[in-house]
Amino acid sequence: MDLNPSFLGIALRSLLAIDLWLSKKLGVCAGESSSWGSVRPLMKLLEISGHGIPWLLGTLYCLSRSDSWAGREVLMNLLFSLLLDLLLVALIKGLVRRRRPAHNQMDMFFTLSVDKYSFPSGHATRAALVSRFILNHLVLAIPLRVLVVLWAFILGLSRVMLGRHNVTDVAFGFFLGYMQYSIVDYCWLSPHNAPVLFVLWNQQ
Ligand SMILES: CC(C)=CCC/C(C)=C/COP(=O)(O)O
Repeated sequence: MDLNPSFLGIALRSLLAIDLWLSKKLGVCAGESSSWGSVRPLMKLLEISGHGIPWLLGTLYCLSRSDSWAGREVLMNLLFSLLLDLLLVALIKGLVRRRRPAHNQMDMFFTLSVDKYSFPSGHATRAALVSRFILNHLVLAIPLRVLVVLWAFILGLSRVMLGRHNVTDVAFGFFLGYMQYSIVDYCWLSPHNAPVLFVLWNQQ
């Protein structure tokens, strides 16, 4: 037993305790009988809106229908972002191995084996990544831009309300997704730096 815990140790343990307490308090849709159990179906709909499968399939579909080079370039980078996100989240979940909150019901739509772990929230990383991507690459009117940010925020909140995650899983997920966009922006794929990808796609 550590009889002389460092200041950092105490701070981390306190943060963890606050995290668990707050996450339990906010998990108001964790079950049908929870205090906000009646809005659980709505939260599960939100869950699907941030799931990897609809985003991957939607991007592939749009890519197959796109008839402009500019559109194809953006969609190719969105596909790359989504795959990078899945990889990084799976890697961190596998390394950290933090269990989902005890009050979570494991009734999620299509999960991978690492999804039994909760840190970081894959929905939160995707929400931050995709919304930053959309805001930077689609010309949208202000109300739609606000809607995109709101969607990301509510999706993150819904993860805690559903009992899927602790608050820190979602907070770190937002941070990671935000940073992932910076990586994607830095490594932006174009017909100049990745001609093979674009030629291959063009031949399909
Ligand atoms: C199978 C594919 C393509 C994606 C898995 C998406 C998923 C289930 C992520 C887990 O999200 P949370 O960590 O927020 O619970």
